[in-house]
Amino acid sequence: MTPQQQLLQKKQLRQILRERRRRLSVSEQHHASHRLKKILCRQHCYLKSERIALYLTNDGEIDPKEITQRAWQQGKQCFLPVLNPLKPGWLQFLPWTPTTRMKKNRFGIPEPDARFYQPVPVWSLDLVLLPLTGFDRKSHRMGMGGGFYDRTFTFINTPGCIRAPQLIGLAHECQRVDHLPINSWDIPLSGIASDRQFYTTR
Ligand SMILES: Nc1nc2c(c(=O)[nH]1)N(C=O)[C@@H](CNc1ccc(C(=O)N[C@@H](CCC(=O)O)C(=O)O)cc1)CN2
Ligand SMILES: Nc1ncnc2c1ncn2[C@@H]1O[C@H](COP(=O)(O)OP(=O)(O)OP(=O)(O)O)[C@@H](O)[C@H]1O
Repeated sequence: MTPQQQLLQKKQLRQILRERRRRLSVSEQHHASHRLKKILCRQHCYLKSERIALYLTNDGEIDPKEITQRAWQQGKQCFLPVLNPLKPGWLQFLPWTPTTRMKKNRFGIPEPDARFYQPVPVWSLDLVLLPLTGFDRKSHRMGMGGGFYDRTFTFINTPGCIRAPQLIGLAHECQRVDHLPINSWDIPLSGIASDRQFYTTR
């Protein structure tokens, strides 16, 4: 298969998987969010983390809202991704509390208003929970196709990196496929939490 054919295949698969998660009913989404919290919040990676990046659900993504509520209750610090205005294609992470002033980004997703809050260094996060469109049992992840998370976390693979967050994808079980096409720029995740199971690579 040529690289062009591979890209097309990935694009088609992304469309199919996005359609799958968008078809879930409000009640299915609610139950999935609840089961996800029960599965994730007993994992060591969550329990030991004080600084956690989450996301605000979009386009049928599994909703980490119950995890956020639990994390706030437990006094953990939460952060949200914000499109970096100075580095197109990159993310920044800003603090997020129930009173944070928000602003919609160009995709219509609310993010903390960067006029009022400072980004934190990405290496200072303990755990990053990533949205995804597809995953496989080896914790390979496919996102929305912007490469935002891939770019922002490539530093994890560079020699001399001494501190980095653990990356865990969050997914509906219906987003799992047998095998995802892997690209050289894909960042390795240490696991995927779905509404059914915790998949770990190490
Ligand atoms: N909830 C959530 N927040 C996130 C991400 C995400 O995937 N999910 N991101 C992860 O990277 C970043 C934003 N990236 C995104 C990339 C594409 C689209 C999207 O809906 N694309 C439309 C086209 C919209 C347009 O071009 O205006 C599409 O593909 O249909 C949304 C977010 C940061 N925040
Ligand atoms: N580290 C990187 N440096 C430069 N370009 C990158 C990097 N990572 C990804 N890209 C580019 O981003 C584009 C989208 O990549 P990909 O389809 O893997 O995104 P994704 O993982 O689905 O998106 P996201 O990470 O935003 O959820 C690709 O064309 C790729 O060339």
